[in-house]
Amino acid sequence: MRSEALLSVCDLRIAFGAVEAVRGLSFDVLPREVFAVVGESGAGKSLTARALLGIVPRDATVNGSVRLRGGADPAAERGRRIALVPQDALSALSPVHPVGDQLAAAVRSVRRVSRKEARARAVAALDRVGIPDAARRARAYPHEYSGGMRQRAVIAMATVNEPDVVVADEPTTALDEDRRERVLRLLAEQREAVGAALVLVTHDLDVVRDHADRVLVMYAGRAAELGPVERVLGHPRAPYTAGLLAALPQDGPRRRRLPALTGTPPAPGALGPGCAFAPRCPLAAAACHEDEPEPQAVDGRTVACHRVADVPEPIREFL
Ligand SMILES: Nc1ncnc2c1ncn2[C@@H]1O[C@H](COP(=O)(O)OP(=O)(O)OP(=O)(O)O)[C@@H](O)[C@H]1O
Repeated sequence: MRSEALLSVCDLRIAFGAVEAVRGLSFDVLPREVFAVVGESGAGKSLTARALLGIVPRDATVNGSVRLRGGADPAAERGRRIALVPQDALSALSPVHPVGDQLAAAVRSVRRVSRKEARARAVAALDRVGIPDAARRARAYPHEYSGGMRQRAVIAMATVNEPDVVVADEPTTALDEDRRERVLRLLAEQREAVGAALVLVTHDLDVVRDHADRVLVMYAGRAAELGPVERVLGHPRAPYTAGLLAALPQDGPRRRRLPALTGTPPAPGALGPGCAFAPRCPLAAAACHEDEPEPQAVDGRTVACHRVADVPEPIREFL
């Protein structure tokens, strides 16, 4: 664990019976950074994001460790030092209580403050996310809010206790481009306002490029590549990252030279002994089908690929 890390994940494994869906992830989240987790559907992003808060499916077995700075178990600090903006914003709000009461209850669940103080913090959080006339709106129920306001209220809920880390699990999946940008801007503003780090789960590389400082590229439950966004997306060294970039809509001459990713990721129960990406990888050699590559430090980032030393820079030209 880096000494300044707010959150440290070490060899995280999440299994359902004999099938591992997250297979040995290690990374740190640093103060005030936006740390993106990206990958195709089924890569294990949501399982990982939720495990950061100690939330795991009942039938899962978890190994490895997730610790907050100082060694605290995040499950014990959920809502206080670490908070979640879930995929489905509505599920975060109860339909039967006014929004302000829900925020005030969230405050009182982690702080010994008077009802009045909790209420004031709730209204301040709603005001901070741009709910107009927050004191009055705090008395309204979620169904009296517009969709956009509910989204704001959920972000207020996650930030009301000024956590160190906010985990946002695909917060913009169902939104059109305009609202997606607004939510991401709001998350960025709130992160700034409360001084938190943001872990942003997404399958959208444009979101990563525009909003994140570092990125973890996941494939089949493992880290394919991890490092600063400008390096990883600017000069990918893992063939999988390059393939993901190639699959983006073409908008420039460089991208046009790249083949898009073909095939689909393997199901967690159907992995061979080698690199999980080998069957789709244009660079795969014999070793890639035999042994799973370990992450190694290369060119300012971490890459798990047997061929990384043989890949000319930039990989884009090679593929
Ligand atoms: N409760 C469960 N029981 C069995 N398998 C599960 C369970 N939850 C998740 N999985 C499996 O674990 C793998 C990773 O799931 P996860 O939801 O983390 O993927 P993801 O990368 O977030 O995908 P998406 O982008 O579609 O949300 C998937 O193959 C999924 O089928």
